[in-house]
Amino acid sequence: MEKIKIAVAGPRGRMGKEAVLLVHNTEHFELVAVIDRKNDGGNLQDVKGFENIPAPIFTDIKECLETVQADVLIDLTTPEFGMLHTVTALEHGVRPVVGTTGFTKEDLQKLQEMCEEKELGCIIAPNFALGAILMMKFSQMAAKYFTDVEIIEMHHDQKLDAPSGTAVKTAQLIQEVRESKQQGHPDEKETIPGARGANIDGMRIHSVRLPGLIAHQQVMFGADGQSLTIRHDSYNRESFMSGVKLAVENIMKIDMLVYGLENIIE
Ligand SMILES: NC(=O)C1=CN([C@@H]2O[C@H](COP(=O)(O)OP(=O)(O)OC[C@H]3O[C@@H](n4cnc5c(N)ncnc54)[C@H](OP(=O)(O)O)[C@@H]3O)[C@@H](O)[C@H]2O)C=CC1
Ligand SMILES: O=C(O)C1=N[C@H](C(=O)O)C[C@H](O)C1
Repeated sequence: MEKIKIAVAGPRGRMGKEAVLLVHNTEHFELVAVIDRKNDGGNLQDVKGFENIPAPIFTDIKECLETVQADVLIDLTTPEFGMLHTVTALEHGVRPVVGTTGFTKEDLQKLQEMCEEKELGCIIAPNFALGAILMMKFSQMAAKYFTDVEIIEMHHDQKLDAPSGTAVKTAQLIQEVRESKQQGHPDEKETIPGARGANIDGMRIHSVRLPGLIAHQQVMFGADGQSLTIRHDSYNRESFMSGVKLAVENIMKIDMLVYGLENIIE
């Protein structure tokens, strides 16, 4: 089997580090470059923690993709650079697998148009953990029957975006089946702004940030005399890697934008 040539953006990050290890340790994957805003022109094997993993380091994505031949770009950075990296990859015929969260509706629209025009696959996965995909799917199933729902996402305190990409995606999946409604009392007032959380179509999202947490979400449904809670916990970042592997393997077979791994998991 021919190896899939992969560039990883954000290799020193919490997720990027795991992704570099995944690529390095997977027989049919080959790490051809990393995109890092430090160590430009150097080699990854000279960076602490990556001693036996050779790969040229580039700061500029364009220079990277014009110098090395890559099939796939894995991006785990920030929304601003993630979008730049994704657009540049598509422009260079490289398929992006994006775990970076915080992309806007307009970003997704632009990427969808680019994928159609270039007939190239791009996967944007707000969550790569299989259990989180199931949590979202089960929540969508439950929302058909329970229209009152609040999403509580809980993450480590170094997370930059709120609400999490997973919470937004969960709300969007629920929105597809839930009868639109404004929840809570029609006259409710926040005496402290933000007390009721973010509002998507009347559903509320609450974001908790605490040291010690990794990535957790519970979706709470309420009805007369009963409640249903669907919860997922990631206790480490390895939990995301089987999803990253699946996305890289699948992206070679698709020619459009896929937003959410639930679209490629049977
Ligand atoms: N889809 C999923 O399943 C998951 C998604 N995520 C998402 O992945 C993203 C990264 O998360 P996490 O690893 O925790 O974050 P980190 O802050 O640990 O890592 C982000 C990395 O991106 C680097 N970076 C920032 N700007 C650039 C740039 N211009 N070029 C190259 N690298 C850059 C940072 O460099 P520096 O160190 O210099 O700041 C840092 O190393 C977030 O958006 C997060 O929400 C996280 C977990 C799971
Ligand atoms: O930043 C994180 O850590 C995570 N980000 C993703 C998100 O925003 O949903 C996925 C997971 O929750 C971990």
